[in-house]
Amino acid sequence: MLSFPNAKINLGLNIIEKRKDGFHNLESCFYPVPWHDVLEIVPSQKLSFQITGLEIPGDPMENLCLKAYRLLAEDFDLEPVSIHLHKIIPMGAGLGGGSSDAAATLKLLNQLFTLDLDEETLAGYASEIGSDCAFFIKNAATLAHGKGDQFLKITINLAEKYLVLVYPNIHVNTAVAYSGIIPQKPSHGIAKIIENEPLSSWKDQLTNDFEHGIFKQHPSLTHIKATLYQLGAAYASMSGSGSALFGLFEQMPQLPEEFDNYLVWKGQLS
Ligand SMILES: C[C@@](CO)(OP(=O)(O)O)[C@H](O)COP(=O)(O)OP(=O)(O)OC[C@H]1O[C@@H](n2ccc(N)nc2=O)[C@H](O)[C@@H]1O
Ligand SMILES: Nc1ncnc2c1ncn2[C@@H]1O[C@H](COP(=O)(O)OP(=O)(O)O)[C@@H](O)[C@H]1O
Repeated sequence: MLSFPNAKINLGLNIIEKRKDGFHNLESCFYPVPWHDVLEIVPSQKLSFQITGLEIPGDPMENLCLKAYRLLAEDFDLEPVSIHLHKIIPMGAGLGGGSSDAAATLKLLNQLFTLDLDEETLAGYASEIGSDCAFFIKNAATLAHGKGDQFLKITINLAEKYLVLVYPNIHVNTAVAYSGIIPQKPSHGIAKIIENEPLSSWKDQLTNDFEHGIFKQHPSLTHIKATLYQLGAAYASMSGSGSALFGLFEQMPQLPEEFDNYLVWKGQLS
């Protein structure tokens, strides 16, 4: 069975407060975007895992796909499988690629073994894997709150806008990024802005609280964001805890040569 786990971007990201469990409550619009990994799971004699494509740092046996398999295997009598992940979405990018792979693994195993788990149950397993993993179960634009694993309905349609995503080869560790944040209560009302204000005004109203600290450490990111605006972006931002930056455009721009040094995804949203 085959799946194409996709990335997400954050439209506005505000850290509201530090929780007693050490995590942070946040508010952000999570939006799925069509930059994909490829994931194949087939029944096998023994559990095996193969990675191709981008190199994933860390122990392959700790990969989130295997974590998802083991989590379900605690509760269900799963036959062994062979998992092949072809990694395309850059890591440490704020694009949620690892969480998306894990969520896709849960969904594929659910189908393969006809476990009949509904979305809510799958999201429960996903939340045990990572804070933003549950989002990828439904994989539709949503206003995320709590740890990033609670969702509220949001009406937003970026279909036909053009997206340019730039990964500037800087790996950001999410936990380290959070440790540099001073939370700012209260909520910034992201949903109201996104639902009621035109895209062109988001740049004056939406903020990503991670940008300040991460841009300070990596000044090239400030330059890339400014370049996206110079190219005509209606709205540009860092995604999640970085370091990927994105621009939303009414028309696809001609990208400058300097972007050849980075991993870039560009295309029209549908
Ligand atoms: C920042 C965000 C925004 O969408 O995305 P990314 O930049 O990773 O894509 C997410 O909150 C990332 O979620 P995720 O990547 O699943 O994080 P987790 O694995 O759960 O946690 C990694 C570490 O980040 C910190 N963490 C994470 C989520 C949260 N709400 N508060 C936190 O303080 C904790 O220190 C935790 O140990
Ligand atoms: N399937 C996976 N894909 C990507 N990263 C993974 C995966 N499994 C585990 N990881 C680990 O998670 C880290 C964060 O990756 P990822 O979730 O893609 O980034 P981000 O948190 O920036 O969205 C990686 O550096 C890697 O060590």
